[in-house]
Amino acid sequence: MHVAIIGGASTIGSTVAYTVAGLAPSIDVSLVDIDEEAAWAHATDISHAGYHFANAPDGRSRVGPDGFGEVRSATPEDLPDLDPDLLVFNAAAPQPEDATDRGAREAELERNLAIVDDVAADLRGLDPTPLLVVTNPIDRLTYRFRSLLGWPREKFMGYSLSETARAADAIAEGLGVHRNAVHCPMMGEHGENVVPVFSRVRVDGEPVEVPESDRADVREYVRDVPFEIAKRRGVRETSRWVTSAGVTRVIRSMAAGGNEEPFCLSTPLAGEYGFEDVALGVPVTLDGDGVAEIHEWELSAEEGSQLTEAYEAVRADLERIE
Ligand SMILES: NC(=O)C1=CN([C@@H]2O[C@H](COP(=O)(O)OP(=O)(O)OC[C@H]3O[C@@H](n4cnc5c(N)ncnc54)[C@H](O)[C@@H]3O)[C@@H](O)[C@H]2O)C=CC1
Ligand SMILES: O=C([O-])CC(=O)C(=O)O
Repeated sequence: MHVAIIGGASTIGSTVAYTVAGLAPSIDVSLVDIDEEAAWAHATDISHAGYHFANAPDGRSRVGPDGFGEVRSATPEDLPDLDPDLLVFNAAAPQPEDATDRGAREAELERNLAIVDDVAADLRGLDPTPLLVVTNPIDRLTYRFRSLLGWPREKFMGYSLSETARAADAIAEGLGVHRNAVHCPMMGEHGENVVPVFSRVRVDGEPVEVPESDRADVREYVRDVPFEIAKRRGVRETSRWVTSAGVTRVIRSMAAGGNEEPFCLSTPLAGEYGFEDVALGVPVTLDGDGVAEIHEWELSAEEGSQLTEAYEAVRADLERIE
């Protein structure tokens, strides 16, 4: 598998490349960036890190049938020749120093639209290729890419899995269990209108009821904690660790031919959950070509009304930029 990370010299993009080099070293990665020097430096440094991953006690057991992959740098003009199996979009305009407050994701829309438009022009020379959008605001930009490129909607995914990890942390604390045993799908917008699907929470695979009194706090924690992290660490350091781990989970799932259990990514809807002309986080199973299936779960009344609020928020911005 070959993954091209557009904005590969970014904090998140370079950390994804490092994580892939450690966990799935047979995958080829191209770091595509307008900053050619930084892309080269990350690719070279991560390749050297790969030497240690490969020679660690279990390093070689992670290598697939195609042997070791490469981490290389490239420019956006190289994209048509790279022939990637998956595009990860992580390019962004520099964040202002005060972009550490809630609402900062949505405020990125105006700054990042021009980059999406430029990159879509670079991508027109490619055959339809699965595209995972990490740059914020992901739901709006996933939909924008689809409008500009016109590829089948199954190719378009927006990364929003970090919320599942954050919700697990908050729920685990209330239940007195380890966070890694908790599963709470998170639908809707990657932002203020995130929808915790409390009706499907499981601990160690068993359904569990999260007390009604804890639910608003869990949602609030999920909305707040990435900004708390950025405030304490600085705006250049958004949640790179959870994001790179989650993006690598998506990449590895696709490399393996799919995820057995659905997880939530943003994807263009055509009537699912009653919505169209929008991209929202919904449960999907993937295959090597993108979204294989959108699952339509029965939601509680509260989950349904929060999903409608997410739709309205994203749709209002799309109408404005269209
Ligand atoms: N979906 C999620 O869960 C998360 C999303 N993000 C988002 O990811 C985005 C990137 O964040 P960082 O990694 O901190 O960015 P960054 O500021 O470190 O890097 C952005 C990169 O984009 C490159 N770039 C700009 N225009 C380009 C173009 N036309 N073609 C190719 N490369 C181009 C720049 O040279 C730079 O290397 C932001 O929008 C951020 O909000 C960050 C964390 C989590
Ligand atoms: O909010 C941010 O800057 C990054 C982000 O989307 C996340 O970590 O979920």
